[in-house]
Amino acid sequence: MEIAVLGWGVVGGGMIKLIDEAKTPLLKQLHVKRVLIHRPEKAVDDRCTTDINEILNDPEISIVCECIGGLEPAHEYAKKALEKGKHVVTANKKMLATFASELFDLARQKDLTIGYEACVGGGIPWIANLERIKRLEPVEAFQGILNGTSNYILSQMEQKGAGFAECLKKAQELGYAESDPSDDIDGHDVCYKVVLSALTAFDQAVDPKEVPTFGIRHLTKEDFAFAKGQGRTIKLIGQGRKTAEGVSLQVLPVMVKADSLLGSVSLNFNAGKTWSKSLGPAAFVGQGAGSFPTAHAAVQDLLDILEANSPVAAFEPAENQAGDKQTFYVRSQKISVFASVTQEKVSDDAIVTKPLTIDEIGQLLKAAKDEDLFLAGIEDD
Ligand SMILES: NC(=O)C1=CN([C@@H]2O[C@H](COP(=O)(O)OP(=O)(O)OC[C@H]3O[C@@H](n4cnc5c(N)ncnc54)[C@H](OP(=O)(O)O)[C@@H]3O)[C@@H](O)[C@H]2O)C=CC1
Ligand SMILES: N[C@@H](CC=O)C(=O)O
Repeated sequence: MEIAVLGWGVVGGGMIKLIDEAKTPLLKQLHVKRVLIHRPEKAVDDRCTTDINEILNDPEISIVCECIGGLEPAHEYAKKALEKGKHVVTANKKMLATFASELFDLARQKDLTIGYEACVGGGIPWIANLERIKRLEPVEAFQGILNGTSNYILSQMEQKGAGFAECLKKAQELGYAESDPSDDIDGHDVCYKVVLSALTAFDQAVDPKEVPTFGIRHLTKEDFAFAKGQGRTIKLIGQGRKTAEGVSLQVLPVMVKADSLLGSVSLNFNAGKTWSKSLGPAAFVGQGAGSFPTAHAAVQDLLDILEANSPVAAFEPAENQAGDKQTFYVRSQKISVFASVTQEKVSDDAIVTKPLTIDEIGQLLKAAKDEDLFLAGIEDD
């Protein structure tokens, strides 16, 4: 399947690398035919073009991946791609949240897909999981840390006592921040993500301008000191809830318990929680920003489109391979059976073994014939 990538930046570049490297048979079926750039001097190879029409008018290109960012011309290109019968995959939550109704209506009319997993939560399969829950029962609510840049700033300020400006600069260097980082620190980026999450979870399209949105721009070390005194830390949280009347969305810094799931998410990581009746609370954690995590999510969207048009993959028979050697804790009334592999004696009936394969320890367990034996692997430090 031939695809085009618009923008060879942090996310577009990550996608191109993952697809060019093609580490799985499925991925080998994707090919980046064209890459749209806007500065000719930045052409990396002969796939690069500065002319969007070369992409839009190419009947071989089935999917356009929009990784330019911003509202225009990203919106114009996504719309034209759909009009030309091409699926669209995008990482651009600002554009998609702003033009959601128009673009999804167009995609529906044309029986095309808009893949937007990369728009929310970076590499976390967040949209996919909202969809999976929703096909079984209503999603009642969601809540999460959905911006890598602000979480990076907050966790570095708290853990290292670093200053706001230096943390933001570092997040920009690491490729986490938006081209205008105000969107990250003023909460707008989370707002777009909350709108797209609500659209997925609740089938309701809220105008981003309607969502109460507060950011972390004015946060100081004193605020952290207060939170710490309460056993809390500060996280920028986006949330959505289905109500009797419709939906309720908001973006706000929250003082969460320091030892809670959200309280312990640091650096560029994001975490999203969902609530639904039979599943109850569920949580999804992973890198929320950065080239390869985000590219991973966008390429997953491409593969979903590809697989929808492919036969189910055949399985190859395979034998299970012994894993790496590891040390084991063994407690047994027949502990003498383990004498030759003992690294440390714990008690009269318990030892820690030397590094062994799982098959080697399995042989000894058989030899011991002790039904009450307890075995545990010991995780490396
Ligand atoms: N970075 C991240 O971790 C994540 C980013 N996103 C989203 O992905 C999108 C892209 O972000 P990111 O990759 O970080 O941004 P970058 O700035 O790294 O990449 C954008 C690229 O698009 C190019 N570009 C800009 N305008 C045009 C145009 N008119 N025609 C062709 N190329 C153009 C830029 O070129 P030049 O540099 O020469 O101007 C740049 O190479 C954004 O919507 C962002 O919100 C989503 C999740 C995570
Ligand atoms: N700027 C965003 C990029 C990913 O969506 C962030 O920091 O989360």
